Amino acid sequence: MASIVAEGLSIEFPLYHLGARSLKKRLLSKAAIRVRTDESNRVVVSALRDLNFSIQRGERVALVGSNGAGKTTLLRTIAGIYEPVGGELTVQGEIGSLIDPGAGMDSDSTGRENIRLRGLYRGMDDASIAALEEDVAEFSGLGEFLDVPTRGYSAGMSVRLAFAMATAIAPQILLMDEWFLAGDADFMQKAENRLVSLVNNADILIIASHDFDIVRRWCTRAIRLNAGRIVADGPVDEVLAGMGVAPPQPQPAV
Ligand SMILES: Nc1ncnc2c1ncn2[C@@H]1O[C@H](COP(=O)(O)OP(=O)(O)OP(=O)(O)O)[C@@H](O)[C@H]1O
Repeated sequence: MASIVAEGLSIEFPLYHLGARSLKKRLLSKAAIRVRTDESNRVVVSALRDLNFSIQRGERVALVGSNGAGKTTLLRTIAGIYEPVGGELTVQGEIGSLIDPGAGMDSDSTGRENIRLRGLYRGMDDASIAALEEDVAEFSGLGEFLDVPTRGYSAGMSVRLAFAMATAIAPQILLMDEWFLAGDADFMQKAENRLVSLVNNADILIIASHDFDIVRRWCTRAIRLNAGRIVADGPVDEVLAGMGVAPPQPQPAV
């Protein structure tokens, strides 16, 4: 059964190229809470600090908070992209992630080759890979660009391919960052229909967003991060009210 449990979870990033002593000093004094020197005398940013939470099957969770709060870092850590420097994170269930359009893609390979590689990585047989290829080709609408190396794709084309691949197989845990809202209008309409069915079929949804309409529509629980710490965790309306976000106005009857 899908679940995600964090106990004292912490993530840090070393800041390289901070050779100049005065700059280092200035940074450390201005942002003393978040930037520190570690045991090896490296300057590090504390992106996530001592997080404790448990997310169980059936939960629809929004990660909210201002720029730099740690939302994307938490999504990436759950996806297994970052290793915690402290604490523990236990994830049970198969993950599908809509976090970085280029992640897990080989830019020297064509779109079609990337689809096949993804299928092989997931241990699919030939018939399932062929079905995946057909589904992604149809949904992404990339036409002949599917046979071009993905390094030649525009940002929107990369989003289409990543979205079509990540949503072709329903995951137990669905992780989403709000980049998918960057597609063009036609694609977004199509994407939204597919997302709704994916969200309904996932055991757990976690979405990082500044869009409170989406948060209200899709989530039941919100975790608010501030400077890498959890400052609120509860029902969406309660957490948003704590951020000073007004409740939605009732729409007049037509
Ligand atoms: N690869 C990295 N190297 C160094 N610092 C990083 C890295 N990724 C994130 N950080 C730092 O970690 C902190 C959290 O960043 P994160 O991107 O998770 O925030 P966010 O809440 O998703 O912000 P936004 O709403 O702007 O997308 C920030 O201080 C950021 O500068």
